[in-house]
Amino acid sequence: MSSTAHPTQLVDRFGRQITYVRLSVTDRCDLRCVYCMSEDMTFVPREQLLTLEEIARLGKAFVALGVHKLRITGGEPLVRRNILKLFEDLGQLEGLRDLTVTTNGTQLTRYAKDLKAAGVTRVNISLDTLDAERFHKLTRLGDINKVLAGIDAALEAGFQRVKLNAVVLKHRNHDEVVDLVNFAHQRGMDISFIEEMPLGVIGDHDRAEAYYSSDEILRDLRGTMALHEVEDNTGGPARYFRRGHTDSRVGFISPHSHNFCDTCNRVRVTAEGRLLLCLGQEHSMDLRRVLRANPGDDAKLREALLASMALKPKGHDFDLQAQPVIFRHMSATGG
Ligand SMILES: Nc1nc2c(ncn2[C@@H]2O[C@H](COP(=O)(O)OP(=O)(O)OP(=O)(O)O)[C@@H](O)[C@H]2O)c(=O)[nH]1
Ligand SMILES: C[S@@+](CC[C@H](N)C(=O)[O-])C[C@H]1O[C@@H](n2cnc3c(N)ncnc32)[C@H](O)[C@@H]1O
Ligand code: SF4
Ligand code: SF4
Repeated sequence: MSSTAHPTQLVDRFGRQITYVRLSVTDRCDLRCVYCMSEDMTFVPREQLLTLEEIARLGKAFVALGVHKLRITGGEPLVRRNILKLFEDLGQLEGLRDLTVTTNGTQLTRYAKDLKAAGVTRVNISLDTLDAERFHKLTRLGDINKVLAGIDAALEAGFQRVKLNAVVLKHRNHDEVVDLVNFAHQRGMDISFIEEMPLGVIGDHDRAEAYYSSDEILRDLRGTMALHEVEDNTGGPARYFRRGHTDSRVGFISPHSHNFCDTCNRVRVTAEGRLLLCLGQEHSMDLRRVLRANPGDDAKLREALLASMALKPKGHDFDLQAQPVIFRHMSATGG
């Protein structure tokens, strides 16, 4: 029997193999970042969320189809009750090379050690500013000291890598890029800068006005440090630059200025079990229905995952002037 009759890997119509899945475990969060959420969010009722067992079942099915990197995200993944159990289950999966989490860091003093013990390899922590007042404004209610303590806890726990993520907004934090890089590199962390994406209606924040491109950031950084581009690939969308002769890196996630859709290797699942084939499009499949209609029958789940590859679009159509292009908030999409 030919391999096309019984495909064992997830390959889309454009020949891109899916090896990376982002699983959102909640759309809730203890912060309200201005670019991510509106102030008065309505969250998904708890009974509509996938259970942790269902998420683990999905993770297992993806890994059996050649996925080797899982990233747990949200919302804030570490506010979901009993979340450690999920990490422990996923950490056991044979064939999984990278079990990762993206977090705002507020709960890491409580969880860092246990995440490491469960098999988490790398942690990405979001931090857009080093200034307490600015942090409070950008997150609408956050205390930066909790996040700084969380970063220390993650560094002490001994993960392969801890990375910072910063969304850069003109006139809000663009003047801090050098300080953020120095903060990260002094502690042995990489840092990635993210261009804001037009996901969801978020109130009075003007995305077009706040746009600050990766090239502008790179120019600002090169005023004070040597950075040269390297081919490093974490399986994620960032382009990396190495600082001088050190191992410290700066990454750029630039959906607007350096579109990376041609080499897309990922899909994501929302907390309700909707498989989104692209962050910037609406193409999706209801995996919760498949999971619940076929308890204990992973063959059907596998068929559905393979069939979903026909739905994956070529790329996004982000346009910062036409706000919003996608009505889902980033927190509901799974970062
Ligand atoms: N447009 C687009 N942006 C993405 C995609 N995946 C991740 N991003 C953006 O990159 C941000 C940071 O992603 P992370 O959660 O740190 O994951 P990652 O970049 O894969 O992390 P590494 O494993 O460290 O490479 C996300 O919050 C998104 O803003 C994608 O498929 N498309
Ligand atoms: C949605 S959050 C989920 C995980 C966790 N709560 C956190 O903040 O790291 C994942 C990442 O998405 C980024 N993000 C949120 N909204 C965004 C937007 N509109 N454009 C670009 N990145 C965004 C955040 O800065 C964060 O690094
Ligand atoms: S970016 Fe993360 S921390 Fe900020 S509101 Fe969104 S989900 Fe919460
Ligand atoms: S925007 Fe869509 S196609 Fe482009 S990299 Fe992200 S998920 Fe892949």
